[in-house]
Amino acid sequence: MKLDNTTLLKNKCYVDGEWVSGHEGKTFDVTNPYDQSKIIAVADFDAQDTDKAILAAEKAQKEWKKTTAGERSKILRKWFDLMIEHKEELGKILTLEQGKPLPEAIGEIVYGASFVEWFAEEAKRTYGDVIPGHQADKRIVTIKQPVGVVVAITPWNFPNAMITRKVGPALAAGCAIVVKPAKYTPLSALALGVLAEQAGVPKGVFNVITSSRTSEIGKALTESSIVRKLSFTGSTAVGKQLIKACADTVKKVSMELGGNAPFIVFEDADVDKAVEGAIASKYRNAGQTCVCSNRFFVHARVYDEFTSKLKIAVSQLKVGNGMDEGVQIGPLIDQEAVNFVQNIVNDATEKGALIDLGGEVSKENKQLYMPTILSNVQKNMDVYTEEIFGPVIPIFRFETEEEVVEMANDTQYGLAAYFYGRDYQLVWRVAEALEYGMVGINTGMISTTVAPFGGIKESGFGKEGSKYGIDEYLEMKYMCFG
Ligand SMILES: NC(=O)C1=CN([C@@H]2O[C@H](COP(=O)(O)OP(=O)(O)OC[C@H]3O[C@@H](n4cnc5c(N)ncnc54)[C@H](OP(=O)(O)O)[C@@H]3O)[C@@H](O)[C@H]2O)C=CC1
Ligand SMILES: O=C(O)CCCC(=O)O
Repeated sequence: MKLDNTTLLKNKCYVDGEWVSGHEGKTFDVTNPYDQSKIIAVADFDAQDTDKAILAAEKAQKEWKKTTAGERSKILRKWFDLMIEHKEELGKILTLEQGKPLPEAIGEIVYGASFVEWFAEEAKRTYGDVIPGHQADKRIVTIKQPVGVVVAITPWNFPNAMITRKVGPALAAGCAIVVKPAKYTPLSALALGVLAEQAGVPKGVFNVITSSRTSEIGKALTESSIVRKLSFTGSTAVGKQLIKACADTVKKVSMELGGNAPFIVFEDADVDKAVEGAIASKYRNAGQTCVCSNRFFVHARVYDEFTSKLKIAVSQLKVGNGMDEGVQIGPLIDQEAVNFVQNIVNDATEKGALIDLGGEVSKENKQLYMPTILSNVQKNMDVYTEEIFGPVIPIFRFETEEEVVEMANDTQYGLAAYFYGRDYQLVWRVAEALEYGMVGINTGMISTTVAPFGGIKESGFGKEGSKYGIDEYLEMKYMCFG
């Protein structure tokens, strides 16, 4: 599948308002995960090129922070309009490099753009306080100021939205930013650069650097004393390394890391709705999201009804090339991801789990993993502890509320959790008892611009979206007037 003539497909980095190659002129290939065909080769930056991008951001930030919130808001609003105007083209680029079905990719563009629109408004509401003084001759005032130069390191599973929900609030707050997208999906990030330019984002305020030299770039970004803030979305393992790397320069840090979401179906749940929610929360992006349900706990009384209805629904999902009409589940990102999912399934079956559906790679394409349901699943299996990041539903049977809450919380992660039930006292008890940053109650879809997205425990810290998201890019200053 080829892209139509589009001005949004770029192969150079966007630095200081210019499209540039690295000083060595090296490139790396971006490929389609469905068939490994090459889409284009993009610039392969090194540390020296990265330092230039940081300096450009530093220079630009000095002027950007002086603009009024209204001025920044107008530019962001223009950027949002352009994203929506180009959502089909942006969606195609996203599907080609990432694999998710085209309607889902276009949905991501709309979701991603919504952060830019939201923070265009929030820019105007970064209020401070006037605090009654502690002495008769003192007056106390707080103001909020941009944190400075920001770096965003983003993953391949949401090549657009994970960028916009960092860049939107950063720019709104008056910060300049350097974005380092995942090496698998740099094209969606570069396309945002084209539209930023058209929207009038000043040179150097938004920079995109692409590279296959991950740790070299990571080092340059985290060691720089110019960079005052790092916002990261990705795995917990890498997040921990980045937190350590930012310690020497004491950067402000936000971490949106892995999850191990429980999905609980209580005995009084609306089972049809729970099946619908299970599909929505599990199969978005073929199971490759950090908020995807990972472990399914079903009360013994509704176990048979839930599993049989779920099996019918899952067996109807269409797997294939994300560019083809009607496809609901695209390829996994790479061969390693397919092997990882297969190993998790093998571990479960070797320990006694039963495959109710799927459990194998598609016969047509080695990147497609068939939607899978595992039953008779136990706590000693990897599916209980590991973030699967693939289309596998492992189902545990439970008897009591106490037992299921304990199992749900029995993980180092604390990002998203879901449950279905009707008794309002149980609903409140369980919602409060779950040790997670986000809880979906009788819904499998919790992601929205207006709510604070973020985890606790080893799923990270900091909130994205909502009225709180902009605070991650602001410092509060207290002024005491004598
Ligand atoms: N919470 C979430 O949203 C996500 C969780 N994951 C989890 O992580 C697993 C692995 O996925 P993966 O994409 O490799 O996630 P990573 O955490 O490895 O990658 C996320 C981003 O961090 C970058 N990165 C990786 N290592 C370093 C480093 N040492 N210094 C600086 N930047 C670095 C990557 O760059 P590059 O692309 O160049 O490697 C990418 O831009 C998944 O299977 C899943 O379990 C993955 C993605 C998102
Ligand atoms: O997987 C992620 O990286 C975040 C999920 C995207 C969202 O729901 O906002």
